Amino acid sequence: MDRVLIESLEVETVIGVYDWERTIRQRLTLDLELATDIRPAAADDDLALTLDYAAISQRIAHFADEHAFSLVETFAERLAQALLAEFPIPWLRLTLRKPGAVPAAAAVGVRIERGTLPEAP
Ligand SMILES: Nc1nc2c(c(=O)[nH]1)N=C([C@H](O)[C@@H](O)CO)CN2
Repeated sequence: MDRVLIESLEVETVIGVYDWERTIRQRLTLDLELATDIRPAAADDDLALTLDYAAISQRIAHFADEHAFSLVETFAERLAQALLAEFPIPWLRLTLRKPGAVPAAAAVGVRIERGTLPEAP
């Protein structure tokens, strides 16, 4: 199935298991693949018939603002559930990176897939 993409989206949030991490905001970067059939939107050239990547990006920034989780796992899981509930997304792949968490690594993080990928027509 087709995908709408959001790549290298940067957000700031309170996240981490250590005491010092509860007092600062840290940057997370997100890549998302959002399954959708883009043909209706392309046929009518109509944003209302597809997934609005700008609106979804704004929602993710707001989600980061309003939560303060310990684990990147919790952030990813809860965000995925929110997006599936609030937008007509049947399936998504979410990669969440926490740059700088492990100095010897470019980034650490998680990748999850949630929802049901529809059969190709
Ligand atoms: N699997 C995980 N491991 C670790 C996490 C995490 O969220 N998931 N978090 C930390 C600390 O918060 C770390 O990022 C601080 O440098 C350690 N391991």
